[in-house]
Amino acid sequence: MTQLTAPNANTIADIPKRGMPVTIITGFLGSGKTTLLNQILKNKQDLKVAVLVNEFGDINIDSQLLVSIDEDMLELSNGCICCTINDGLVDAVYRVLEREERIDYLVIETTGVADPLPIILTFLGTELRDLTHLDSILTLVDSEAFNHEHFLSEAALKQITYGDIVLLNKTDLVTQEKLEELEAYIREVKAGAKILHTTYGQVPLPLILGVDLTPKDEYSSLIKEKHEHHHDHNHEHHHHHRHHSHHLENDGFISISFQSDRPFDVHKFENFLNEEIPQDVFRAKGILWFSDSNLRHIFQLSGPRYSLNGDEWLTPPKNQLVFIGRNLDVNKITSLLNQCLA
Ligand SMILES: Nc1nc2c(ncn2[C@@H]2O[C@H](COP(=O)(O)OP(=O)(O)OP(=O)(O)O)[C@@H](O)[C@H]2O)c(=O)[nH]1
Repeated sequence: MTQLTAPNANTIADIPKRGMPVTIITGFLGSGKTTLLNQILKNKQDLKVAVLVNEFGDINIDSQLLVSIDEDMLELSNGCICCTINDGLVDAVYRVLEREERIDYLVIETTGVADPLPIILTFLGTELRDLTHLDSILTLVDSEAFNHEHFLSEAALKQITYGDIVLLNKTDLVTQEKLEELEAYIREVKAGAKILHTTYGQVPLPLILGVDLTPKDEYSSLIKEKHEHHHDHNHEHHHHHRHHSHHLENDGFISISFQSDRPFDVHKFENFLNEEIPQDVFRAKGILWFSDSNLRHIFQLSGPRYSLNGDEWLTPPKNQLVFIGRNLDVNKITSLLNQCLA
């Protein structure tokens, strides 16, 4: 729907070269980060966009859900990005910078439970400062699911605090009244926030890329603090969390993976979703194979909603699923899924 018109396309293609521009996409579990990334990839036109996806869990589902991306424009890093920040992220950014082909722009999708601050400080406070240009932090908010308790997650609140642009996404699922209330809440958390309303992350790209909105000066005291801190305790890998974020193990969220080379029975799997799935599952996604179908099914579950959309297999079929939530019982979920196999 939001196809770029020609003049807009020129605007993004003309992004000045002051180090590679970087946009960080953050937002809580299921808020629409991968959906936005797909919009960017579909509408980027001639802009050469490299993508760095950080996933929570040990199967890479997100990267398989990205449209029209050359494998060599994609970098992956697993685990909580803020816990692997020093090595994983910097190394992945270096791999992008060292590519032979021209790359105009780097977009990073963080995990849904990441505090963006350590990522921001990595771009502003390490050698990456001279090689890249942090353009903006985009924060996706699920307008239907978001609440004042922000899922009891410190990370969810930080994502809004450090967002340069907050995209109130999934506007199709809420009333105008709810949207206004949410917007007022966001403004309370972050005065002067730039807020956009989106459905399926549809937004003209010139509004979100090449906007140069990250207020670098505001981070300078934190960068100094980080340096001094590192100097003092450089053997303690996790110390910076105590300073910048109090989250413990991703605010209690864990992820469970399931893979099988056997297909599911579609009726058993639907029964699992409707009757058996533990309440603690906050988010699930996967690529599914059903015994009576030739299609590759994309499975998405976010809060109370799920969807199964068919497309074609380009690889030998198999089942790959990830479940994310608090207090998940690995054995129980694994056994329920095993019972769904045909
Ligand atoms: N109704 C509706 N659904 C949406 C919208 N945007 C995204 N979704 C759906 O919400 C689900 C989650 O979207 P993703 O883009 O995968 O969310 P994410 O933030 O990448 O999720 P994680 O990587 O798990 O944190 C998918 O089923 C999307 O199709 C929207 O505007 N409206």
